[in-house]
Amino acid sequence: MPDPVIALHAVKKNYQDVPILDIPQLELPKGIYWLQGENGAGKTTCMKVMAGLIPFKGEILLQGNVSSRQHPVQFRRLINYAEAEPLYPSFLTGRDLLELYLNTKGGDREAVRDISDSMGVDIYVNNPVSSYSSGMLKKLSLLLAFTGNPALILLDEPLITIDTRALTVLYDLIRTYSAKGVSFCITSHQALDAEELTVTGTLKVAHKNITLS
Ligand SMILES: Nc1ncnc2c1ncn2[C@@H]1O[C@H](COP(=O)(O)OP(=O)(O)OP(=O)(O)O)[C@@H](O)[C@H]1O
Repeated sequence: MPDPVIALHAVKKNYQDVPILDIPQLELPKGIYWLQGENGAGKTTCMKVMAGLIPFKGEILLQGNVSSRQHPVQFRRLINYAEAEPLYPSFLTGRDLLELYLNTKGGDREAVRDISDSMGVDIYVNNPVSSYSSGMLKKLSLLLAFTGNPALILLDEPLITIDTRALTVLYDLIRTYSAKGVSFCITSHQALDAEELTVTGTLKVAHKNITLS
């Protein structure tokens, strides 16, 4: 059996002394997963933990052998995360951020330019992010999530605030990248469009744990 794209072992996350996540074991084969749960269940926390952005107990392995503990740089190169409500330093332009991501994560510049064009980010990418609307910020964050050569892309509420053109582009991108072997974990309180996307499985966050069905 191929290695899971991500495997969580004895992962625990507290905020101060309040336990939020306690996941003994979770292994996900390659695929597209819809991460569900009530408000406050821990979906965003789980994504931040998976992305290695906040401290946690336990260990996460990507592609079988890239450890969150032992290979943090390689680990972060393999996983991209787009926040539900992205915030960036206001003095930076979208171009500054894009260059930063391309320089640190590498990957195909041409492909990123194409995504920028098709999403309509290219029109405002040279302006400071302080001038962006919430939808413009969201589209930039989604574009950044497709930079580099990730094995797993985490999209936190990607469907909110973006226009229908960007939504169509996003579904298309997820299908295309998935066909190339990239896995996705997507939170959304609204149903993912079954005609646009076939999900591999549903992940439910409840009682601090995550179950796959
Ligand atoms: N920085 C923080 N400090 C303390 N508690 C936090 C922090 N961030 C989140 N929490 C708490 O952790 C729990 C999980 O929050 P999280 O944002 O992960 O939930 P969620 O499932 O993404 O919710 P929603 O669907 O509302 O976005 C909540 O009880 C929240 O109050």
